[in-house]
Amino acid sequence: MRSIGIIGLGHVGRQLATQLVTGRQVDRLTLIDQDDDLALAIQTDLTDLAGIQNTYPEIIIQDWAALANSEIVVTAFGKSKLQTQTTDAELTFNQQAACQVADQLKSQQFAGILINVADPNEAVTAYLQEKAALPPKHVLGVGTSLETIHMRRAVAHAVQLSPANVSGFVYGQHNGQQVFAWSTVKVNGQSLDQSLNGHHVDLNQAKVRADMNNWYTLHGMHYNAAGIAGVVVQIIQAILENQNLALPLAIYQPQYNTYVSFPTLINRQGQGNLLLLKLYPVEENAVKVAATAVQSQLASLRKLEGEHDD
Ligand SMILES: NC(=O)c1ccc[n+]([C@@H]2O[C@H](COP(=O)([O-])OP(=O)(O)OC[C@H]3O[C@@H](n4cnc5c(N)ncnc54)[C@H](O)[C@@H]3O)[C@@H](O)[C@H]2O)c1
Repeated sequence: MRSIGIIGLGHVGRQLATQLVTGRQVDRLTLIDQDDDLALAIQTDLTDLAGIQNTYPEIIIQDWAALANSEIVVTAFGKSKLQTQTTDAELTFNQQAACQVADQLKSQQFAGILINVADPNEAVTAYLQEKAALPPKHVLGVGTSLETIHMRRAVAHAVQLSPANVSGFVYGQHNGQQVFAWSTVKVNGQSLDQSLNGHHVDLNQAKVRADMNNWYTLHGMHYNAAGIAGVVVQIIQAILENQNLALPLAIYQPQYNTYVSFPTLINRQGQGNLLLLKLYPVEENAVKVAATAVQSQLASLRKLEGEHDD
C-alpha cells in the first residue's frame, strides 16, 4: 500500500496531491494544514477528481496519527509570499512551523522517509532531521533539483537538443549559493568544451538563461508549484520503486558536516550512496561556501528556537 502524507497544502502541497491522484500513484493520502477549511476543500476537490478517474484512494485529513504508518511524508508548510520580502523572512516563519511538525512526527513515532520542500531548503531539512530525531538518510530536501532542471534545459537550448540528452548537476544551496558544476555536465556523454551538435556552449549565457527560467515563474505567479511538485513525485517513485536514481537533493554530507545540495542515489532506504564526481577546484570551494551558508542558517534556526524558549 502506497501511503503518503503531505503537511502544508498551499500552492505546492495541493499541486503535489493533485499530481499523485492524477497519476494514480497513491493508495492512502493523508493531508494536513493549519487551516481546517482548506484541508476539507482539498479533500473534497480531490475526491471529485478521483471519482471522475474511477480511482478511489483513501484521502484522510487533519489526522496526525494517520501519518504514523505512512511510508513517506512530504513537508510543504510555509508562507511563500514572504520570499518576496527579505531572504530570511521565511526562515523565521518556518522555524516555528518546523518545530510544530517535527514534534508531531516524533510523538506519532513516524519512521518513514521525510521529503522537505519548505525553504530555506537545506537548513530547514537539517533542522527537521534534528528536531524529529530521524536518521539523516531518511530526511531529504528537494535542494537544487529545480536549478538542475533549469540548467539542463539551458544547455539543451544552446546545443539545439532535447534536455533528455543533458546530464549533470547544480550543487550547493537552493535559492542561495548555487554551484553550477559544469565539470559534471555532459551532452550525450560529451563534455561542454567540445563542439556539440555543431554548437559551443557559452557558460555565462547558459547560466543567465537557467536563472531566467526561475525568474519567469516567480515574476508571473510569485511562487512555483508544478515543477517542484513533479520533482517530489520523481523522488517518491525513486523511493517506492527502489530505483537508485541520482538526484541533486539536500542531504547530510559528512565531508561538510552539514546538509547541502549534492547528487545522491535515492532508493528504498531514502538516501543511498553519494555520487562523488570529480569537481573543478573552484567548484569544490564553492560547495564549501554553500555548506558554510547552510550552517549559518541552521544556527539562526536554533537561535530563534532559543529566543522562543526564553
Ligand atoms: N525548494 C524549492 O525548490 C521550493 C519550491 C517552491 C516552494 N518552496 C517552499 O515550499 C514551501 C511551500 O510553498 P507554497 O508556495 O506551497 O507556500 P504557501 O504559502 O502557498 O502554503 C504553505 C501552506 O503551509 C501551511 N502551514 C503553515 N504552517 C503550518 C504548520 N505549522 N502546520 C501545517 N501547515 C502549515 C499554510 O496554512 C499554507 O497552506 C515554502 O517554504 C516555499 O518557499 C520551495
